[in-house]
Amino acid sequence: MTMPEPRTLQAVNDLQPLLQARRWRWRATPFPHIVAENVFVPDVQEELARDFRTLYDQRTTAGYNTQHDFLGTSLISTQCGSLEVFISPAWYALFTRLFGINEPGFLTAGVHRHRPGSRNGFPHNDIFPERLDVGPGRGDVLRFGGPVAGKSVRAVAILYYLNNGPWAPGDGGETSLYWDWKDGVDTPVDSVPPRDNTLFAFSCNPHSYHSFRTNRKRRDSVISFVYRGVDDYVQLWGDEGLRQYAEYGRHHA
Ligand SMILES: O=C(O)CCC(=O)C(=O)O
Ligand SMILES: [Fe+2]
Repeated sequence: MTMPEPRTLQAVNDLQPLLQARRWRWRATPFPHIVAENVFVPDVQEELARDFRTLYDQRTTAGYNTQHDFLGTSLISTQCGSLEVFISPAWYALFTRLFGINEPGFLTAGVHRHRPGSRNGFPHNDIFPERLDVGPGRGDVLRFGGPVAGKSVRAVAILYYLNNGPWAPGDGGETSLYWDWKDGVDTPVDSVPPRDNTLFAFSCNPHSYHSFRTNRKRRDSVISFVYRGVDDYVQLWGDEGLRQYAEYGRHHA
């Protein structure tokens, strides 16, 4: 596989020259989250979309995820062109500061393609324990700070929508937000349309219920996750989210 050399994003130490709009909206309902439009400057936006397409054109390993009905693969450092920004220390620093997450922790990212007619997801909160590791030769998990004892959970989820072209109501592919996991997927509290160069980020906690919505047009996104150790999570949130996962087993996504 030959990825183009990143032109704009040589090594991402500083996000400032890459970002366009500086007004990111905080919303409190139904759980704290950020929606930002026009996130990257136009050159970078184009480069990200081009390198996203290259991954799908060239990579035969973009696997089908049966549970969530998308084609996807993990981003691997130095093998994803400009998409490296989503697994950069600067990206980790931005979102850990915004959401007040402590080290040690991890960062991972992946590309998702929902083909037209992909089915609805289901409300889930992204809390489930995983064992993450940074073995030799692995470029898909970045660790910050010392080792994490035991398992980790997602601390921040960041969705960035790209390569979709114009979006209009009815096209679907939104990420919807809910009060509760029992809410019907078609009756959300709010929805984020997958407009190109838009970002949706939230800290993961027992209440961060969200779901992919069925789409009529292809919907492409890059998703990145900041992780924290389970102990750090439990100090803040108690074991509620973990219990929900254990009891209902449907919070994994
Ligand atoms: O793609 C989306 O809109 C949501 C994805 C999601 O919830 C996940 O991957 O955990
Ligand atoms: Fe999720």
